Amino acid sequence: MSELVFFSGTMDCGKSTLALQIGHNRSARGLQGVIFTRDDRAGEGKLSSRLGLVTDAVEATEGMDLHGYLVDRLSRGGKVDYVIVDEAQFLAPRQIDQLARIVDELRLDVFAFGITTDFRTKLFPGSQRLIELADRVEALQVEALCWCGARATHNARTVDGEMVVEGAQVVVGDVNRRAGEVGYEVLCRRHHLRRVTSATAKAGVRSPDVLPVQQG
Ligand SMILES: Nc1ncnc2c1ncn2[C@@H]1O[C@H](COP(=O)(O)OP(=O)(O)O)[C@@H](O)[C@H]1O
Ligand SMILES: Cc1cn([C@H]2C[C@H](O)[C@@H](COP(=O)(O)O)O2)c(=O)[nH]c1=O
Repeated sequence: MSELVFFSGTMDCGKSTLALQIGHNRSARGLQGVIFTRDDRAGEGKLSSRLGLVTDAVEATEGMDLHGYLVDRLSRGGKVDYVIVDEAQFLAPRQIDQLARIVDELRLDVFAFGITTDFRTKLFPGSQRLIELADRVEALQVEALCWCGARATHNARTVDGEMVVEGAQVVVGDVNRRAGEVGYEVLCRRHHLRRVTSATAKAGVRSPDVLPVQQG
């Protein structure tokens, strides 16, 4: 039975590495996959891991019909045994519905990888739809850690090491950014809600503020 599986976690917890491993193990047995990604840090049409591995992928652009792409490829005689989707949080909800149709109608396994929540702890629309539709949601075994040693569960956006809570939902970036650059840091919920990053903890700054809560 084919499945739609959502491997979710914080940034930097090994999602892309696992995506590459799943692809490698299947291709080592002669299976052929289609790898979709969107806005990978390594550039268009790439799936990259911080361990240094990178592979070519199909850029899932805004508005692209992922189910239609597969149908087209199969009808031209292409062999497709499974589908991998990295940075799945960036996909539109209707593209997640297309992934479900790939599983149900084309009977292919779809392995989707992505972060669940943004820097304000809000669900990405693509991740929300994945949680709604996936056969399974899997947390990665290797946990990322907050600076305090607790399991990191949330992603903070930082500028000069300080957490920011205003801005666009999507800003492609990485952890460990240089001064002046927008970066990210994974934190436990306690420190995310209190806005205590590793830099502000070191500086002894404690903010009692919590994230702004929007009503309605
Ligand atoms: N130099 C290193 N040695 C060992 N592991 C590393 C190294 N650099 C990164 N990693 C591992 O890679 C993980 C990040 O992998 P990646 O697949 O890029 O994450 P994600 O896609 O979840 O953001 C880190 O959590 C860490 O476990
Ligand atoms: C929290 C958060 C992250 N992003 C971006 C930053 C990265 O480009 C990706 C996550 O990639 P990773 O392989 O999981 O590290 O998402 C964003 O655009 N908005 C956010 O709020």
